[in-house]
Amino acid sequence: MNFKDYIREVPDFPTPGISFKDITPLLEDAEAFRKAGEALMDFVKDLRVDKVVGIESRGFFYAPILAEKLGVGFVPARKPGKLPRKTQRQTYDLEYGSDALEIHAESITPGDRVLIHDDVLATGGTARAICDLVTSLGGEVVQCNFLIELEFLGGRQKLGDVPLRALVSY
Ligand SMILES: O=P(O)(O)OC[C@H]1O[C@H](OP(=O)(O)OP(=O)(O)O)[C@H](O)[C@@H]1O
Ligand SMILES: Nc1ncnc2[nH]cnc12
Repeated sequence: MNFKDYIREVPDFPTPGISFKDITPLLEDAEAFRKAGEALMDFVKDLRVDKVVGIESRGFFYAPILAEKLGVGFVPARKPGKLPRKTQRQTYDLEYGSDALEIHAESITPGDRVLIHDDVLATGGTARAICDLVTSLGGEVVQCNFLIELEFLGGRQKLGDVPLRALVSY
């Protein structure tokens, strides 16, 4: 299946000059939705993983599915002020702005082998921030896993040695 057939490119969203990759057609098509999940799972099936961290909000579509299939827990990384207990926070820059993410500090046990999932790797600021959060809590990032990599933005370089897999690239 060519997953790009299910990703709509929307010019000038959310700001002028950005070509937004809209994955909702893929989510809306039952077969494409399932096959993309299976393909993401192929990237991780031979890894030993203790937790899957998914990034709000578009990382929440597949991260819990991967966690369920791997038989491990799902940890949400959320925008600031949403998680009620003690959190660890990291700010970062985006292709269109800046933001911050938090995870519950207790969600990662030192030594945990952590899979990170998000829909898009763009500049890599978000993924770098989550890698730093996980490692600051004693976890080890075993893979950063994406539906889409925007290669021309060079996000991969920001992740250093962390193994990175993406289903489609632009
Ligand atoms: O590699 P980067 O330049 O950091 O960009 C990638 C991030 O940008 C988008 O999230 P956004 O902040 O738009 O939030 P959303 O998932 O809630 O729509 C996307 O879902 C990634 O999380
Ligand atoms: N161009 C883009 N399309 C969709 N999500 C994004 N997140 C950051 N850049 C993006």
